[in-house]
Amino acid sequence: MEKIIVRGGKRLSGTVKVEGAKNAVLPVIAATLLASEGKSVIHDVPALSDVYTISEVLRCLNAEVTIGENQVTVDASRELNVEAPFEYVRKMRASVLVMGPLLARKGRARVALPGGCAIGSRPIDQHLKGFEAMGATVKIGNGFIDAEVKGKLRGTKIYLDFPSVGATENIMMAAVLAEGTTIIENCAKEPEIVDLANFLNAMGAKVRGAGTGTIRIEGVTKLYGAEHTVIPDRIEAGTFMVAAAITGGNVLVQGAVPEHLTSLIAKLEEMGVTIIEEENGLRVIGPEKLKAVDIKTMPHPGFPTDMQSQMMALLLKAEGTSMVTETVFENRFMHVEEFRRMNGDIKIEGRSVIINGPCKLQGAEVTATDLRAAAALILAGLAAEGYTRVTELKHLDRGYVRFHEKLAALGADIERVNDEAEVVMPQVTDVNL
Ligand SMILES: CC(=O)N[C@H]1[C@@H](OP(=O)(O)OP(=O)(O)OC[C@H]2O[C@@H](n3ccc(=O)[nH]c3=O)[C@H](O)[C@@H]2O)O[C@H](CO)[C@@H](O)[C@@H]1O
Ligand SMILES: C=C(OP(=O)(O)O)C(=O)O
Repeated sequence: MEKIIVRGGKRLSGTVKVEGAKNAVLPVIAATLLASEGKSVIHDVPALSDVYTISEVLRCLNAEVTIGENQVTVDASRELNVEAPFEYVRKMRASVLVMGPLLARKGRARVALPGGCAIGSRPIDQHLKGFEAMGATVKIGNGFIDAEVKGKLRGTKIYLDFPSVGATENIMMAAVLAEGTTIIENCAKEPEIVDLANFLNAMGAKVRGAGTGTIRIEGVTKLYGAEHTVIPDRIEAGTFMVAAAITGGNVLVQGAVPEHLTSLIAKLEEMGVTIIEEENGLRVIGPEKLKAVDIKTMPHPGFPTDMQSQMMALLLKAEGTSMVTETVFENRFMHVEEFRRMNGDIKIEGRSVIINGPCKLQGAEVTATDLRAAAALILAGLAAEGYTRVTELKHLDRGYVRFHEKLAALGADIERVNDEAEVVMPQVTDVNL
């Protein structure tokens, strides 16, 4: 079994470069299906397992996908298939993002039902409500969602009950080739939505208002392959910002975009972390003592749920009582039990978690329950006494490129091993964190 072994106690310093954003590149690759002519070339593509999964989905749909170094080229000009099997959807929920493009281009999409996952039930009713409002008939049966439209989708007004990122993206992609104008109200405002809109517009679409609560899309008759560079990953950037803070380090996070990180920057500053905007990124300097704060996850520009577990690791080291409330996903606290195994004084109360810090974290064998939990446990390991071993690295590989190597380059005592290769470790060593 593969695991990451981290020995806490090192202050991180140096520069780390942020990759292209996973949550931007997945919808952008799905959107390449909309081009019936020309190739799309996507730059700054991170080498993540999710990128390989979405590429496999596209190949299944008969698109030609070439993966190069940080670059993906897609030719979707051939006749497309319409079915995305469970094999891929199970691995990665973002596979449902091919529905909008397929409905727009082929008038039909058949996608396996995603099912539940470690952070909550994650229904897609808002995506389907949007497609139906545009004239599609949606049927669910035998583990599949079948959506079909006679003729073309028709533009209309769609109000989302919740500003869902995926629903906004899927409906946007369906609407770009629809007849007439589509207006999505109460839509998501995440930077990844703006990135997708920019790519769609480069393909010849007419999307306005991305980044605000209302998006307006005028349908066009045809889209063309285009070139696009994805935005930097704000969650990876945020994870390294926490790594600097939790070790009392001094790290330049190169490529971090301050405007994408306002809520995280505000909370870190409230905790006593120094953050300096430099020309090509953010310098993060951890204080001697961290202060407790309360956090509530919200849709953008609120505090991102994808930074909740990493921030929880940091709050374990802060002086005082902190409360973290999760409002986006109903079950995103699986990492709490793992933190307790590391001697965290932390408990769940309904949709909130109460942390009494500072905790004297101890290294332990812990299991990553989802992608961000994996990163959070490694972060906690950086500040724990002795050795922390983190297993289930398939989650980490979905969203972080060479995470342990990047941390090691900043001075962390960390390695990734196979059980067979693991050397015998001394039990506990003294550290001063
Ligand atoms: C690939 C990608 O970009 N993933 C991100 C995306 O996921 P994703 O697009 O799945 O997240 P959503 O914004 O859609 O989900 C937010 C909430 O809305 C609910 N919901 C969503 C759709 C729907 O039709 N019905 C419904 O009830 C979900 O169950 C969840 O409770 O945004 C999340 C929220 O910022 C992030 O954590 C994920 O990292
Ligand atoms: C929850 C996440 O991703 P996904 O929606 O792909 O599961 C994430 O990036 O933290």
